[in-house]
Amino acid sequence: MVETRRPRIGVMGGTFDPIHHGHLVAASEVATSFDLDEVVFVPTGQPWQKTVVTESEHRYLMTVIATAANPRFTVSRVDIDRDGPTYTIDTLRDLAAARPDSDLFFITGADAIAQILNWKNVEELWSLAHFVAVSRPGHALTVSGLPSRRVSLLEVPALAISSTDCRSRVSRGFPVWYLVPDGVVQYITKHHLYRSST
Ligand SMILES: Nc1ncnc2c1ncn2[C@@H]1O[C@H](COP(=O)(O)OP(=O)(O)OP(=O)(O)O)[C@@H](O)[C@H]1O
Ligand SMILES: O=C(O)c1ccc[n+]([C@@H]2O[C@H](COP(=O)([O-])O)[C@@H](O)[C@H]2O)c1
Repeated sequence: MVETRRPRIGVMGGTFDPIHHGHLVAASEVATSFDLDEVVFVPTGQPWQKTVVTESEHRYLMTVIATAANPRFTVSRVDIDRDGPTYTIDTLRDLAAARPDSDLFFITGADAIAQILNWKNVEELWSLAHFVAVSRPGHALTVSGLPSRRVSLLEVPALAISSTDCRSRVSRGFPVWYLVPDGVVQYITKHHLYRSST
C-alpha cells in the first residue's frame, strides 16, 4: 500500500501592525527547515494582550501585499472575521477543521513562546499543532517548562525589526524602507498610517 504524505501547513499568527521582514524571514526559514507545503499568515482580530491596534482590514491587506510574491505563502481571515478577543486555540481549531488531513506547525518568535503558558487553553494547544519557536534579537530562546515533543527551536537570521519600531519611525518621519516590503511602505503612505502613534 502506498502511504500518502499528509500536507504540512505552517501557521504564522501575528498582529502584523505592520508586517515586516522579521515575520517573513521567520516563516520562510521554518518552511524550509520543517518541509512545509504552505505557510498561512493569520492576522489577529482583537489581540487581548495589546492595547491600540490598527484596523484589521489595513493589517490584513498589508499582509496580503507582503506575502503575494511567495507561492507558498497565503493569508487567512479566520481571526479577523471572528468576533471577540483572538485566541490561538480558536485559530487552530478553525484551521484544523478546514484542513482535517493536515499537520499544523504554529510559528512564534522567542518573545511569544515565552508567554505561551499564559495563553487560553494552553494544554489543548499542544494537541492541535507542533510549535516552532524562532530566535529573535533581544529575546532568549528557551522552552523550559514546555512539552519538548510538541515544541521545537530554530535559529533564524537575526533581524532586529519590530512593528513597534516601524510605527515609531513612521510617526517621527523616519523611513521604513527595507524594514518592511516596498508595497507595505507604499500602503502605509497611501493610507496615512502611524502618523501620530508610537
Ligand atoms: N524580528 C523578528 N524575528 C523573529 N520573530 C519575530 C520578529 N518579529 C516578530 N516576530 C514574531 O512574529 C509573531 C508576530 O509578531 P507581531 O505581529 O506581534 O510583531 P512584533 O514586531 O512583535 O509587534 P509589536 O512590536 O507591535 O509587538 C510573534 O510570534 C513574534 O514573536
Ligand atoms: O491564545 C492566546 O491566549 C494568545 C495570547 C497572546 C498571543 N497569541 C497569539 O500569538 C500570536 C502573536 O501575537 P502578537 O500579539 O505577538 O502579535 C498571534 O497569533 C496571537 O493570536 C495568543
